[in-house]
Amino acid sequence: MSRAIAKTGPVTALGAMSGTSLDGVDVAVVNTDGHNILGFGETGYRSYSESERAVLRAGLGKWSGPEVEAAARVTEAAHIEALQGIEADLIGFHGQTLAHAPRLQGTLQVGDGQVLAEALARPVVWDFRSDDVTMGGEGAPLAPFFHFACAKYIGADRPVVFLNLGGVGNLTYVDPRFDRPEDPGALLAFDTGPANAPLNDLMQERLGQALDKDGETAMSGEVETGALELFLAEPYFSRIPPKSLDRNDFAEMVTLVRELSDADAAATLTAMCAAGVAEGMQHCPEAPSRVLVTGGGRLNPVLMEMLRVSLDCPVVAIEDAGLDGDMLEAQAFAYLAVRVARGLPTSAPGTTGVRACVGGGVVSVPEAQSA
Ligand SMILES: Nc1ncnc2c1ncn2[C@@H]1O[C@H](COP(=O)(O)OP(=O)(O)OP(=O)(O)O)[C@@H](O)[C@H]1O
Ligand SMILES: CC(=O)N[C@H]1[C@@H]2OC[C@@H](O2)[C@@H](O)[C@@H]1O[C@H](C)C(=O)O
Repeated sequence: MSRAIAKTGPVTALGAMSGTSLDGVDVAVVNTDGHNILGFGETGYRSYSESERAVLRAGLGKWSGPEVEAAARVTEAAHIEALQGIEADLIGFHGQTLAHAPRLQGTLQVGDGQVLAEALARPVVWDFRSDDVTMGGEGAPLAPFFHFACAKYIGADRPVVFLNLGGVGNLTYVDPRFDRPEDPGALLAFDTGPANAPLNDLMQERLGQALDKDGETAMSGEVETGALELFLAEPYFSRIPPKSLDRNDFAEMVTLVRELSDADAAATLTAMCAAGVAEGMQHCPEAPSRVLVTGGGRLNPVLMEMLRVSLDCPVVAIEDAGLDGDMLEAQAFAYLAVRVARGLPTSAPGTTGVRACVGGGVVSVPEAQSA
């Protein structure tokens, strides 16, 4: 059976994302023609074992060498397990980001798409970020073109913000009155600052817990405003977007809360995430009708309340709009895979700062089907 990707009409794409929090691999099916979302399908999750996570952690911040190779092999094996058995015409494989410094060394997502194509006997689209960086872009965030399609799918008729709070935070302002995501003014996107990564690191270091579940530690704490002000003085916040971050760019912020109690430190790191978002929101061309929060941070009631207090518009979990906040990034890379396969752009000057719209990505087909 030929697995060539049809040039027009809807296809079933399967996306896979392994995010900065290193918890596991999310997979999700999207039915799309590369422009409109026609529907969502099966989803799945495959968590990393402690030993796999340690291998990935050892690779963070490195660009080459044995740790990077080991992280790549773990990434490939976990993704093959997560993806096998799910029907789809093609796969969008983001890989695991180990390092991101677009203006210096570039951006590195490990895992070889050709290995996945052979193992899963399906075309695999991967290496989504490199071409954007080569063309002067940040290489991130890339979900914004998918957010544009989501805004149309949910029938938004006024500007809306998609706010992803994973390890790092990123924000997409979508104006759905434009026809296409590449139209100037349709999208503005950037990373807002650290989201859960510093809080996770603090919880691990002090209490041996992976996260501040449901904000329970932060809930009883007081925000230390001096530390918050020092944080907001970071030059990143005065940079005009588009702009992006590496997971560990703000790793030293844990030192700002070193002297504080566990509860106060957790409350202050949570407030830093919310404050980064509030700073970012000032760049929106007009006030959005609402902020749709996706990613694990939407499950933290302390963080959600801080956002509601500091933003001048409704802040809701993305489920309020009928979308799946656990799967949005995996769905994004399914959607983007179809765009890449069809030669459509995946980023624009407003989303990554790239010089002109670019459709990055590499398409790998299984050897047996390439003849
Ligand atoms: N119930 C909860 N209470 C508080 N925080 C939570 C909860 N569930 C998840 N989180 C936070 O969300 C994080 C996971 O978010 P998510 O899966 O969106 O991250 P990611 O996709 O790996 O990151 P990124 O989007 O930066 O690549 C967890 O590490 C934790 O900090
Ligand atoms: C380099 C990289 O992997 N960046 C991720 C990371 O995680 C969140 C934020 O930082 C965002 O810029 C991006 O991921 C999402 C999926 C994106 O590209 O839209």
